[in-house]
Amino acid sequence: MSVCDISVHSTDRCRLDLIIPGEQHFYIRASSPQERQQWLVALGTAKASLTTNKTTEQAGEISPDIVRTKKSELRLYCDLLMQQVHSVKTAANESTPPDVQKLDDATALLSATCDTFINTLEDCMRIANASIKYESPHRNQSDPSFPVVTLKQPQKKHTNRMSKSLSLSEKVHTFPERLSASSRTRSASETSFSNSDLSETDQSSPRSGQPRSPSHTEDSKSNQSQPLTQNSNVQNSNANGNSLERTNRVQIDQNSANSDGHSSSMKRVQSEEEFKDAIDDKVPTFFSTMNPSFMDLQLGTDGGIPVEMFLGSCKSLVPFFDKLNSKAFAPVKMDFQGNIRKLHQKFTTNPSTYSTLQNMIIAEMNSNQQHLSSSATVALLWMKRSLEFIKEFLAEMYKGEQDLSTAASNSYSRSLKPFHGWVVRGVFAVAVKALPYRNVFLSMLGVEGDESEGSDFMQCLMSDMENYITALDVVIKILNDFYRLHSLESNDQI
Ligand SMILES: CCCCCCCCCCCCC/C=C/[C@@H](O)[C@H](CO[C@@H]1O[C@H](CO)[C@@H](O)[C@H](O)[C@H]1O)NC(=O)CCCCCCCCCCCCCCCCC
Repeated sequence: MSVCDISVHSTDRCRLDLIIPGEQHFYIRASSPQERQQWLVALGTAKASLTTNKTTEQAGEISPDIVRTKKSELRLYCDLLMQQVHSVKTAANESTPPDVQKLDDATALLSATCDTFINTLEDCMRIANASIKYESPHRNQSDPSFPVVTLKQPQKKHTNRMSKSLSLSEKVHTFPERLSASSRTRSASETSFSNSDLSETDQSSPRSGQPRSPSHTEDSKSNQSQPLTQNSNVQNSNANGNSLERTNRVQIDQNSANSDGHSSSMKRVQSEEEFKDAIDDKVPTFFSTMNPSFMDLQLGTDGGIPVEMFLGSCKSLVPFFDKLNSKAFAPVKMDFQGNIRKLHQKFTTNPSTYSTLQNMIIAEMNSNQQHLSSSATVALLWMKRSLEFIKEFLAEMYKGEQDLSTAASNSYSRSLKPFHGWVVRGVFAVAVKALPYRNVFLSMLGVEGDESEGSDFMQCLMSDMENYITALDVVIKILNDFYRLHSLESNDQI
């Protein structure tokens, strides 16, 4: 089994071939495409378990057979995916309106095939990790446990979060560059933080000259003692292809270079075990310890967003409002929490029917309540806009905007401002003045009792922030598409 290739027939959706190169060729025909799919997943899993055992047993001695087998499996699932996509396109185009039953049949297997493809990819990552050395201690490798590919790295110190299937940002937007970004070796030259994130100058004094509340007079002394040594620009893109250009000035500590000439932050790792130890050095951040987080959100097969996970992920943001600890944010926090409460109250009236946000809104549309200011539809509209603001603000921080009022104004213009009258815009102006300096703000994204400054923290923070932005972006795009599809958007100003 471990040496045979599995191939799907190019036109016969019930046929699969088992080929032992140079020896035997089995032609197998299932009774239906679904049954063939089940055979493919079962055979693929059987091969994977054989390969995985071998890989585990012989870490560092990966035989060419295993690599060849994995490649053929990847090719198999790619072919299968292409076939299924073709079936969906055919079903969608062959009649107007499309035959829903044919579309359901054609799409029913997509999710299982994607999962199996990702599992195989995960095996390839495991094989690659077991056989290659890497240079940087902060490689963003996806979770090594089978079968989940998550964007969140296991927090051995705090939680070993395992989502049960592909987390949202892989299932809906698993782009090769996204996976490579999350599993790419993040070398020091790609570290996305600027020198002022690590600078020694004390910026805790009021930015706008106004007195700061005690929470803002954090010691911004970083523990970095070395001068800055290099600038570099790195072009990066998140899941939706938006390019996030970041200005990077990287702190490389020349004095702590180890024997092979690599600085301590460029330690060479000899084996997968050492890599796992390196994960232990992962510094927890606000994003990696949110529970739940949008990064754990799992879409339904119809793209439905589960209500409780969504509201839980929104609620996980609220403690950060408290960290900002200024009366200026009180109306913001109240409004944000008010919408969480409204949506939850609606959900509790019929949890089984309102399993997804979309179901809840469609039910309101059916009873013609969607335009009421007290409706779940309006509450979700404003929640979506608020999340858009947060996502845009974080993207500004991620790309290196040094001035938080600039970051806030840019993100406000792209999200909430079009729907605010002058009074509410005044509330925004007051809130912006209460913002701390960048390095203080970034330190607030640390976890109590753990590092919240220095290059290790910043590297982990930027990586977690990137993953969070990507996952949040997916949710916002789904909601925007849904509101546009059902003409639920409104340009009214409050
Ligand atoms: C970077 C910090 C900048 C802070 C400024 C944020 C933007 C504030 C904008 C001013 C909001 C004023 C308060 C609320 C106004 C409401 O009138 C308005 C409309 O409310 C809706 O009215 C409906 C009836 O018409 C009603 O049905 C509905 O329920 C109700 O919501 N609401 C809004 O405009 C939404 C404002 C919420 C904005 C939330 C932004 C959260 C900013 C948090 C700080 C930044 C954190 C980023 C980092 C996070 C890291 C994990």
